Amino acid sequence: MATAHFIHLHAHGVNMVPEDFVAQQLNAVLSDMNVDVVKTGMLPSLSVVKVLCQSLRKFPVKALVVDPVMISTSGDILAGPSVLAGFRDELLPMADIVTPNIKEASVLLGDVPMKSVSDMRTAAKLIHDLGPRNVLVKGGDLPNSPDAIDIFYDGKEFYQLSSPRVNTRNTHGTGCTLASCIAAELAKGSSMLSAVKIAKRFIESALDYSRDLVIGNGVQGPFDHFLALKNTNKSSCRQDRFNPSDLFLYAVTDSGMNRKWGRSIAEAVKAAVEGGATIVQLREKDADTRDFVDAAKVCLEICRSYGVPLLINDRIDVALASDADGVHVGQSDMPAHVARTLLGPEKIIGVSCKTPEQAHQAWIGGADYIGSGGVYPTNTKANNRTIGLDGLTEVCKASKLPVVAIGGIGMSNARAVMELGVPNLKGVAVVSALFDRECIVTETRNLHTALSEAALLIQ
Ligand SMILES: Cc1ncc(COP(=O)(O)OP(=O)(O)O)c(N)n1
Ligand SMILES: Cc1nc(C(=O)O)sc1CCOP(=O)(O)O
Repeated sequence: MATAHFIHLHAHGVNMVPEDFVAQQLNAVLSDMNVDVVKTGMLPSLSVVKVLCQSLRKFPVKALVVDPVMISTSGDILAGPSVLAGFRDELLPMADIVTPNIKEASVLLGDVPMKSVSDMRTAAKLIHDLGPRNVLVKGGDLPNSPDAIDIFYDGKEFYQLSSPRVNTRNTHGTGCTLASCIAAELAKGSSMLSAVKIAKRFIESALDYSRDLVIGNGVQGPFDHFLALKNTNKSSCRQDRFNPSDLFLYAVTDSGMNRKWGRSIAEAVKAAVEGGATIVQLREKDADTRDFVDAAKVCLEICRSYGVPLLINDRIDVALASDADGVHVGQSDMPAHVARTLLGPEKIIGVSCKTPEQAHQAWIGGADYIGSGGVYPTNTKANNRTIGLDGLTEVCKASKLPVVAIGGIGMSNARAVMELGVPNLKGVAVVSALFDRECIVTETRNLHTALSEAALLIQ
């Protein structure tokens, strides 16, 4: 399987070496190292900004994270007017996300006042008009605010992300770390909103963890980035909302099959998670709404006890009513961005995609993963177009989101799917090979073993 990388460009001394040397080094890294994500930090001159943009045009990456380092939290000016022009005219139009603090947002917009959350929203929209796909205006320095409020804008929706303000002097480098964390999460396959939320949560935990550290004599100190290695109190770090590796063995239920074998939905789900399913979807096409909500609540309890996410097929209302972990929607269901608005940033959203264009739209819409198929012909879904291993490969290569393969997959061919080893392919989703069988636990266990063996081969 391809390795995802991100590089962090933070170029204090770069203006002291010749431009063509910087270009040569950058091009070498971008062309040779299979870089998925680039994150920029301090860029000291306009010529470095131009060199970077040229390299990125020559060797495009999946995502560009721009931390427009111009003014530090302590108020120090870190970049001059020519760099500002370079950011505005060249770098921002290429960026997938830009992460200014309120002082940087103000400077980018010609010194507009930034005194309130409403000013931050206006600034996020205006910066979005400069060309980046997403904007995160960081409000850590907003006066008179008890919380650290950031505004995320994706060109359609605003998300107000709040965390408790941590009272500490150890805030040096928080902006830089936040953008790096976003880049790392994107490289791991998260959607943009999910990456931002995970990064913000990391900063909150790291600041809290190192609030009382005393290092150096400056006004500010650094915070401790290694809390994940040192912190043994797991309960103080909340669980990530969605982990792409959950897609490894995705069990999708079918009411007809359960009826045929005389099982309740809950019995089928319990057997699947016992056998090792890593995520479950309730695909109950003919259930009454009330029965569906009741069954979802019972299944949610079972899944939670195994730490496995539970998603609902198509029905946003059922997901909301049962507080399930998310939904899976198809191309003719509720659009992903509407589902996201209805469900909020915490829930998982999967979208069925047969083409790279659909995969791109799913990403823009704020989805977390893509279900792609039919990989093989299936009897479970009528009139389903088969895209084959080639179609799956095409979607996976183009996708910025993790992908799970679906359609006609079972013991006879699951290895072949996993062994494709294409980027972003995280697992297989299965209906009949688990639920149209006598013993769901055994079938799930066997499939899990087969997938694990295949995954070992491609590591
Ligand atoms: C994981 C996963 N991938 C694809 C689908 C298909 O969803 P959809 O296109 O909405 O079709 P129906 O399932 O509604 O028939 C899925 N359910 N799960
Ligand atoms: C629900 C579904 N969606 C598909 C798609 O191609 O998007 S194929 C499919 C049915 C998968 O069932 P089985 O594992 O029994 O083949």
